[in-house]
Amino acid sequence: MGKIIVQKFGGTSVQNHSARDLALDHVQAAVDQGYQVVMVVSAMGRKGDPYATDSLLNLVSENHQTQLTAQELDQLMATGELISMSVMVNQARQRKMKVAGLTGAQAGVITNYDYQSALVDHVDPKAILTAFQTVDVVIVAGFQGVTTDGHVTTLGRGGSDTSATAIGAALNACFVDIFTDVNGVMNRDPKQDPSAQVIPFLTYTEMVRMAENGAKVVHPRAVKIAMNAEIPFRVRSTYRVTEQGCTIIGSSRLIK
Ligand SMILES: Nc1ncnc2c1ncn2[C@@H]1O[C@H](COP(=O)(O)OP(=O)(O)O)[C@@H](O)[C@H]1O
Ligand SMILES: N[C@@H](CC(=O)OP(=O)(O)O)C(=O)O
Repeated sequence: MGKIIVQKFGGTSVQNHSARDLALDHVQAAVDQGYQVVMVVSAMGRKGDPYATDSLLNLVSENHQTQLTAQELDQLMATGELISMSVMVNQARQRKMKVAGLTGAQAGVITNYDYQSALVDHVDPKAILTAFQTVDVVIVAGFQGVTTDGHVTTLGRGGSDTSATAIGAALNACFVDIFTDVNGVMNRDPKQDPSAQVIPFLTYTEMVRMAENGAKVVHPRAVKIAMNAEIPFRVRSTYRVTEQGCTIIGSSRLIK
């Protein structure tokens, strides 16, 4: 078994063919460096895009009311990432990449029953490791898991980050890369303040604090999982290949 890394791509990074090609360029670059890659994908696009999470929710809610149970709602919400995973597998194979695709359940993401905000209990990495015997890249539908008796769950909005670090922790990955539509974690939301600057290094604790205070670029649960497993992770731009992004590790003092 080679060195494993996890690369997660958010909704805007998989929203159309050209964005997905850039995402696959990052994955191919890692494969060329000798890594086996778990590629975690979110649903394609944002509100208004046909298969984005908010668009799926819109299909069954009127005035913010739905007739679906919490369990049924998670079955619907999880489909956005299933579509995204299948489309990505297809596009990767068009490029002759050796890939396999897995749902969250197939990837062994086991959760509790807290629908819409389920906690990951553990990840059983067996299926991913088996797939790596024949492929370089395993593409996993983010944001979702399964209860021990087979009910589909979702991990809370922005929860594909949690999929990525939980899978990274279970595989003892070398690191996890969260690819997104900004250049890294910044001192402020760049959409509110265009003069915001990338913070090159953060400790897990600093990142948890920022995420809990609303820096939605990474889900706080994802950071805590990485912290407990001591897996370094980076937040990087899908679009700006040369940007270093923000690295989140144990102690900023270790970095010169
Ligand atoms: N401190 C911050 N640093 C970087 N981005 C931030 C911060 N606070 C909020 N954001 C917002 O987070 C967004 C990225 O998160 P998200 O929309 O969930 O992306 P993705 O679809 O890649 O998961 C950015 O577009 C940015 O507007
Ligand atoms: N698609 C889900 C999960 C997710 O993590 O999305 P993104 O990576 O695009 O924030 C959501 O919109 O909440």
